[in-house]
Amino acid sequence: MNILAINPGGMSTKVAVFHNDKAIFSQTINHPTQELTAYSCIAEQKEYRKKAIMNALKAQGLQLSNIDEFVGRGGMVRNLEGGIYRINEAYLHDAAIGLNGQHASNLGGILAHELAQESQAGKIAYTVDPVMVDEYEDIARLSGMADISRVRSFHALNHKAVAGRYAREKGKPLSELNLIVAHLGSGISVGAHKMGRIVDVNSALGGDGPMSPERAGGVPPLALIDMCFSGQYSRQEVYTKLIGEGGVYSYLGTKDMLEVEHRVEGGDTKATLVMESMAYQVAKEIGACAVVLNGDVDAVILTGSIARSHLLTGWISQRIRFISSEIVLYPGEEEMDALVVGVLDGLSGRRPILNY
Ligand SMILES: Nc1ncnc2c1ncn2[C@@H]1O[C@H](COP(=O)(O)OP(=O)(O)OP(=O)(O)O)[C@@H](O)[C@H]1O
Ligand SMILES: CCCC(=O)O
Repeated sequence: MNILAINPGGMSTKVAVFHNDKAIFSQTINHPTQELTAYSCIAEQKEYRKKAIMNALKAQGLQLSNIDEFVGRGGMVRNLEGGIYRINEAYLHDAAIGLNGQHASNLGGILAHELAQESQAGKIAYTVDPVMVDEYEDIARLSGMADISRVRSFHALNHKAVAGRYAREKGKPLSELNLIVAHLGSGISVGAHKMGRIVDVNSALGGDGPMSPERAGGVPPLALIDMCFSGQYSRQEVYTKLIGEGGVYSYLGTKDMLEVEHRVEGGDTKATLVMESMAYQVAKEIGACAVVLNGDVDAVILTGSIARSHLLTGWISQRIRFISSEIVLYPGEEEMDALVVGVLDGLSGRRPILNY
């Protein structure tokens, strides 16, 4: 069985074709900023990204008729349980309007659906563990203001994938493990996995949690209110200060953690302070997750691209060793594999396929 997996990101679209669980083709299509900024919203980028995917397939001699199943990363749709979902009209509607916000992942399911339809009318496409996975316990939902519930969008797909990998490697069922997963990428999400369910996690888009290379994380709200009403900034400008040009970028003018690491190695004290502060905030969030798990933590997993930085993971590890001696590094992300394995599991009946 050939499966096409589509994972749209802020500046790129990852596309892969798997034969069963083995990738036979994989490419990250980078989209130049000037091409993306021509579109006023994510939904408008659909045809542009579709064309890029079709060109990438064509260059490999692949056609839609060679593909049996289609899966796309799930976006900011409604809050839902983790799992494998059929893309239906309700999903397409919520992803197109960005029910819970604008994010490139909103296009994943939509593109998978459209390409499935183009291959064969009525063909169903799938999504797996969208960014709005919600397995919170009720106690975690209160924000402290009755009008506002804690919302989260996070790297649910990779969280679930690395937790599953750890369980397999240990030969234990996930339902018997308490894990803390910290995904360290452009955005950062740290989640408490209680016996297979992500019962609390910070939003990778901010509001709470650590700063990231380009996002502010939790910022003092009173100062933020003053900024919003100062008349100096538009809504979009404040948004960009929080997401896109917040975090490390706001202090150092770069989002590239490899460059930051080089600066640290060169003795740059400001870069050292900022990078170490990011590590400190991640460690603090891991500490919060340990409390959520009542201190009963089997392992802490550090994943995402920045988990490749020994400097950063070293700083984090120093602070969290008392929580668990088992600190596991799974650098990078396993999102494409996770999409495909989800479809294979669903179609073979190993896991249920859910209705959105
Ligand atoms: N070997 C490395 N060491 C340190 N940092 C790295 C390394 N490789 C990549 N990074 C950094 O990881 C950050 C995120 O890059 P990546 O390409 O994973 O973004 P992304 O996929 O948009 O993030 P996300 O995981 O939030 O979706 C960048 O700051 C990049 O410089
Ligand atoms: C919203 C989750 C993924 C990201 O941080 O971009």
